[in-house]
Amino acid sequence: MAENKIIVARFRLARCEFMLDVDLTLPGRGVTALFGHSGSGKTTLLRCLAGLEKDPSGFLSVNGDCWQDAQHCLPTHKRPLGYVFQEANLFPHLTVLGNLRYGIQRIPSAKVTDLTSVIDLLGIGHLLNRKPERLSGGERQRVGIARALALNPKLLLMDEPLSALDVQRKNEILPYLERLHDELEIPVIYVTHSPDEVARLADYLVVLEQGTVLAEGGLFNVLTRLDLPISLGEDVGVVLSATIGAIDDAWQLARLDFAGGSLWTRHHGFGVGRTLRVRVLARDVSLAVEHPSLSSIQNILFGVVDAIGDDHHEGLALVRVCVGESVFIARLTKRAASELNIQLGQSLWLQVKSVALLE
Ligand SMILES: Nc1ncnc2c1ncn2[C@@H]1O[C@H](COP(=O)(O)OP(=O)(O)OP(=O)(O)O)[C@@H](O)[C@H]1O
Repeated sequence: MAENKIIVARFRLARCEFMLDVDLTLPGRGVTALFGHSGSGKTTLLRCLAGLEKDPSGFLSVNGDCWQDAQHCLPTHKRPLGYVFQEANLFPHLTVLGNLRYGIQRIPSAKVTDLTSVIDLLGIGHLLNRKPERLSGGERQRVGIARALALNPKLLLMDEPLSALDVQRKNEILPYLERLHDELEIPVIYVTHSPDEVARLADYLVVLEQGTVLAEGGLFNVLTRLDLPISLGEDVGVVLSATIGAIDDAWQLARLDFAGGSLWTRHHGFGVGRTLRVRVLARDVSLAVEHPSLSSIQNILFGVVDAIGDDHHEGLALVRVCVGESVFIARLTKRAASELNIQLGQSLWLQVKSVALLE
């Protein structure tokens, strides 16, 4: 990571039966997801970053600015951060615009960002004169995010911003979060329980367990570790970066080219050249020692086994396979792994049943 464009966070915070003990160096731009079971300490860590939890021995610097060390600790209201909660908590008596302006009026104008760009980014221009009671849950959350960004923060903290929304509202708001991911220059720390949100939004992933860091690293690397899938359960899988390489109009299929191969999927209307994230779940990948020439599954890739691990279910195994520079994980029964005599270094064929495009 470039010098200074990082967040360094060290906290040791003891509570009755819980201890947060983390020493993290996170990217200074992009989305870092804090992921872990309930009670693993995600919100506590976010509150430490915001200065809402006091750890006198803590240390925090954000892109070269020291917010906390042994000598001083910036109080929360002096930290240039935005905090987005599960519910937006807008002022009910103010319009959307009034809510956006409320925080701004309280800080020197020099620090305020251009409201128009924030309104555009979150797509709320048509809602400015409405009161919160006339907004859907997803719209309220978009206004809450815009309000946090209006203060031109140097760090955006988001604590499960989608968890109070139903699936339809989540799907409505996710494209806006993806835009934040692409367009914001500041780092975002994003707490979530959802593997789907991690796959869509995160660049960097921190997995917490009982207050400590179980794993951290770039999304693509952490997701392919076979010693962690317990945290992901049914959602074990990989995320690849792919480009639409061709469209087969006759069959309405699109070819996704990734480092090491390509996969065909249904055509979703994206043009050739568009780069997307692609998620392939381990349960959708099967293995064969010979080329399965007669199969309804048309995505067949050649790869080499580079790790074998246990799944959270005792009867299942996870096999990591390198396909060129990319990595896939297959989930199969231990009996199948034994009958196929799967070994490290073995060459074999992968059949990929399903691919999810994450945009
Ligand atoms: N004010 C408090 N006093 C004492 N213990 C607390 C307090 N707040 C939280 N805890 C404990 O600290 C631990 C971590 O809680 P935290 O809310 O950070 O977890 P989390 O990973 O965010 O959980 P969730 O996903 O359920 O929101 C839990 O064991 C919780 O019971």
